[in-house]
Amino acid sequence: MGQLIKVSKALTIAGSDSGGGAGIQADLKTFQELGVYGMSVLTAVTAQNTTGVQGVFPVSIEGLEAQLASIASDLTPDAIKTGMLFSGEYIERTAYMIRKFAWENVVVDPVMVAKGGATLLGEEALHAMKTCMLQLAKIVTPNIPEAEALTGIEINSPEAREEAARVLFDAGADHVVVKGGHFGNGDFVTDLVFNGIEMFELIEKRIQTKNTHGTGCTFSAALAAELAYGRKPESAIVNAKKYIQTAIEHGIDVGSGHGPVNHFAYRRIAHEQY
Ligand SMILES: Nc1ncnc2c1ncn2[C@@H]1O[C@H](COP(=O)(O)OP(=O)(O)OP(=O)(O)O)[C@@H](O)[C@H]1O
Ligand SMILES: Cc1ncc(CO)c(N)n1
Repeated sequence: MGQLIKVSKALTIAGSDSGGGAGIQADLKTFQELGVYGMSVLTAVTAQNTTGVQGVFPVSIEGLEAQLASIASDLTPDAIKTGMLFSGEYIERTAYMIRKFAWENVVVDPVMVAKGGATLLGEEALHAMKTCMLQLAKIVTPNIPEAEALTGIEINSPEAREEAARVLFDAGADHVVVKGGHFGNGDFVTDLVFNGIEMFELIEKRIQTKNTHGTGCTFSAALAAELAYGRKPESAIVNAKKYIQTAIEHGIDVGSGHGPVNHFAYRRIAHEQY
C-alpha cells in the first residue's frame, strides 16, 4: 500500500443550491480547486437556479446536530465556513457545537438574502448572529446590506463602512471584511478589511457582468481553504480575493439568469490552460 498523503480539511456549514453556483456546491468546488479536502454540513436544501430561489426546505435540527457530531467524532476540520444558517435556532445550535468541539479558524459569512432578493435568513436570526456567531469568527465577511443589518449603520459613505467594520470587530470578530460588490458601480470594487489595528482596502477591477451568483460563498470558502492551510488571516484574505477575482473575470455560460462564477479559472490559469 502506498503512503497516505496528509491533507488539510475544510468544512462548510451551509445551504444547498441545486443550481450549483452558490451555497455548499460553491464551497466544495472552491475547496477542491484550492487543494483542501472538503466536508459539508447542510442546514437547508434550496430549490434554486440562476433565475432565483424557488423553495427553501430546512434540514431538521436533529439532522444538523447529527451531521456536526459525525464530523467531530472522526474528522477534525482545520477550518470552517458558515453560510446560510436558516434561522436563529440553527445559528444558536451551530455556534454551541462549534464551541463544544473547540473548532477553530471559523469564517462567518452572514448570508441573509440571495442576489435575486429571496430571504435566506429570518429577521429574528439577526440577534443570534450578533450574540452567538460573531464571537466565533476569525473572519466575518458581510456584504453591504448584511453589514447594515448587523450594525444598524446605513452605509452610504466610506466612513460609514469603516464605522460598521469597527462595530463588527467590537462585537467579537477577529477580522472583518466588508465586501464591496454592492458598493457603488465604478470601475473598481473595494473590500474593506479591519483587524482591530489596521484598516485597509483591497481594490480590484470591477468586472461588468451579470454572472455574480455565489461570489460571496466562493470568497468565504476560499478564505476557509486558506486558513485550513495554516495561512494568517491577512494572507488568506489577499489570496481568496485573487481566487474570486479570477473566477468572476473568466465567466462561464451557464443558465439564463445570474450565472455562477468560474471555479476552475484560478487553477487553469496556474497551469496556463487559459
Ligand atoms: N462585478 C464584480 N467585479 C469584481 N469583483 C466583484 C464583483 N462583484 C463582487 N465582487 C467581489 O466578490 C466578492 C463577494 O462580494 P459580494 O459583495 O458580491 O458578496 P455577496 O453579496 O455576499 O455575494 P452572494 O450573496 O452572491 O454570494 C468580493 O470580494 C467582491 O469585491
Ligand atoms: C444556499 C445558498 N446559500 C447562499 C446564497 C447566497 O448567495 C445562496 N444564493 N444560496
